[in-house]
Amino acid sequence: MVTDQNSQAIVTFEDVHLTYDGVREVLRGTDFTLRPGDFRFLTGPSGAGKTSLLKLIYAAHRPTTGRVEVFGNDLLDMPSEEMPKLRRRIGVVFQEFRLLDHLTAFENVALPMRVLGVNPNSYRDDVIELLSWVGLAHRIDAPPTVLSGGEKQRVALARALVSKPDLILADEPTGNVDPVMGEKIMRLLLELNRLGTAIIVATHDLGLVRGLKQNILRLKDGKVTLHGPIPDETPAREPEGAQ
Ligand SMILES: Nc1ncnc2c1ncn2[C@@H]1O[C@H](COP(=O)(O)OP(=O)(O)OP(=O)(O)O)[C@@H](O)[C@H]1O
Repeated sequence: MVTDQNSQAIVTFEDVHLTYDGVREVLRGTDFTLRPGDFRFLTGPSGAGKTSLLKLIYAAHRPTTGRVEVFGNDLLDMPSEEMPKLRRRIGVVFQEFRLLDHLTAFENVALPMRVLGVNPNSYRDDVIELLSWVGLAHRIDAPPTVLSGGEKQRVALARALVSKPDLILADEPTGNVDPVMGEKIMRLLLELNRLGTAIIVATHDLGLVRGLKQNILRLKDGKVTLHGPIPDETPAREPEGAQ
């Protein structure tokens, strides 16, 4: 295990508990800190609570008890009308993608900029470049309804990146794409991180984690521990339900 020692956190979890429906205890005293420029894989078996933890950071859920601080805001004290402002600083790729079916791929990717009220002329090229980068130049005018799961995932990724957020939360961002595209997506995320964006990538695919030499937040029994990069000889996938 390694320790976090920089100053000024982007995300702080202090003794965070999350229980669904009063019975399903997913987080049981989770503590960790994310600093500017950090890249972390979030690993743990299926059902460990990785998505739940990302949703807490995005303020899509509130903790049952404990402190979640994002960009210096304690989410328990934060009025809900201020949440959108906080969320605009975060790019998210959740498993359900949340694309709008009545918009084209281009319009979905452009949406965060439109919401910010930015002049379309200033981001049109960025949107096209991002969609080209994720291999969707030919699908720019297609609505999500006619896209494959992997294509939707790549639109969601482009949308998460377009506003150059301070923090990116990616939940299994390579889960629906082939290994070549998966590697390309990871290289893009690592490059963004190198330019200063803090990133958390949740995955239970250790094949993705291995070789990329990034620190790991391991979620186990509702608690998080920070670990150094996984050595190359580790098996590619965690066994289902492994602790
Ligand atoms: N909104 C919800 N209401 C009730 N239970 C939930 C809810 N969301 C998740 N859960 C439960 O909480 C547990 C953790 O789910 P979560 O999706 O956070 O795990 P995960 O580690 O991301 O899993 P996976 O790797 O399979 O995506 C699971 O048992 C799940 O069924």
